[in-house]
Amino acid sequence: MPEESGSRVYVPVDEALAKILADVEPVTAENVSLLDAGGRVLAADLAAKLTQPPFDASAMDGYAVRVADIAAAPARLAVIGEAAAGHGFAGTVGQGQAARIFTGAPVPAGGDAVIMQEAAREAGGVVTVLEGVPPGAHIRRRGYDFREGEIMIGAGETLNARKVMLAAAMNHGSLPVRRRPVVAVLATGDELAEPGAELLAGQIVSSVPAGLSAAIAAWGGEPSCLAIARDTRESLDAAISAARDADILVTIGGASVGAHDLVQGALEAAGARFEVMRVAMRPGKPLMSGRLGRQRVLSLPGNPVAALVCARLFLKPLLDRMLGRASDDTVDEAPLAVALAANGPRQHYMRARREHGAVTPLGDQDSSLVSVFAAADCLIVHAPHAAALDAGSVVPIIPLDF
Ligand SMILES: Nc1nc2c(c(=O)[nH]1)N[C@H]1C(S)=C(S)[C@@H](COP(=O)(O)OP(=O)(O)OC[C@H]3O[C@@H](n4cnc5c(N)ncnc54)[C@H](O)[C@@H]3O)O[C@H]1N2
Ligand code: MOO
Repeated sequence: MPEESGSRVYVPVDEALAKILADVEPVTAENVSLLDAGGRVLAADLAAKLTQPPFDASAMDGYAVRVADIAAAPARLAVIGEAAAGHGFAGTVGQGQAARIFTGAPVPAGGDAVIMQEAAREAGGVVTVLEGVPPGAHIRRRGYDFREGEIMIGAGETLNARKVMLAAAMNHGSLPVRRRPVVAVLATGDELAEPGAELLAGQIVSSVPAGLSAAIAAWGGEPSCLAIARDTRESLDAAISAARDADILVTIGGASVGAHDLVQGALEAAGARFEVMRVAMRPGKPLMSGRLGRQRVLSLPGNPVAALVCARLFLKPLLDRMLGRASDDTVDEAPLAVALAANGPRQHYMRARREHGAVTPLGDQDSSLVSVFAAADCLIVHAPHAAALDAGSVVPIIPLDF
């Protein structure tokens, strides 16, 4: 149920998220070289193009033998040839015979086990095998890892280093992945200066776009930072128009009720329709979300912590949908190291740290404090109207891994 406060209606977080994720289609696919595939999301099921290993291969340096010949070890066998990796032995190991073999080499016909060289002595073309082994010893059978046609990585899986290596072993040189959704990042406000600039009186540094861009990249999107828009309709109109090709437009600031908060009006004049306005959360209450044609629009509050907490809660799952992957459910839980006071009507995302298995909210929860946010390693999720909690109570937490 939406929560009312004065004339304002606050949408619960879950409801806001459901609206933001409604009818989101995955972006198109593109092919990338295996060397550029790390971190990308696979767009189609990937079948092995070959059987691995493609032949019975030796797992050791030693001798390919017939098990029957060495049942009563020690046994003396004539060494009739050599098989090395990349250079098999074309002959057949017959009764009373062995072939010298090296790790990775195809096991020659007739051989049904490999003896490690440490368990054999060779002299004058004869090898003495000191102990018996079972059939198949030290042989990696054809198809031991996977078989041609087997789907080994599914659409929607993120290609980490291990999966890229698997795709390479499956003999793919390039992979179909989802295009990275382009996220235009638009900071708004007359008070803002770019990081590194000389500040004029009354100015502050625009810190959010840099943090947001890093987060967007980590979440699989392609950030595209626009120049800071000023608090005029002309400036906002120009910026909104410059962002029109982006999959998502994220605005920062100017979303609240102040006379200079022009973002909503400018977006609506451009044709945007908002489905979410004001969410029952803290920080992040002034969040707005909607669509501008095909584009998704997310208007984040200007306070830096509110902006990034909202991005984590709403932009990350939106990117996951566009990338065609399931959002990982990263809500964890931990016991409180201290007591928590009862909560008000908004879901509170408290900056906190985990130590020795217990979680402690950091001292000052003001949503402007980037230093506190940087020092936190998780958010405690304190439900709306939750009663006071004693130390030791288990609370849900969202790890801050970006
Ligand atoms: N009368 C009311 N005032 C405010 C309310 C309210 O409900 N009634 N809500 C407060 C809350 S909560 C928040 S959050 C802010 C959000 O307001 P806006 O989204 O309009 O953001 P601004 O007013 O533009 O900025 C807020 C704050 O953040 C600083 N800021 C803005 N952009 C950046 C940036 N890119 N990098 C760093 N810092 C930024 C800005 O200078 C302000 O200090 O509204 C409250 N007020
Ligand atoms: O989102 Mo505001 O704190 O709730 O800063």
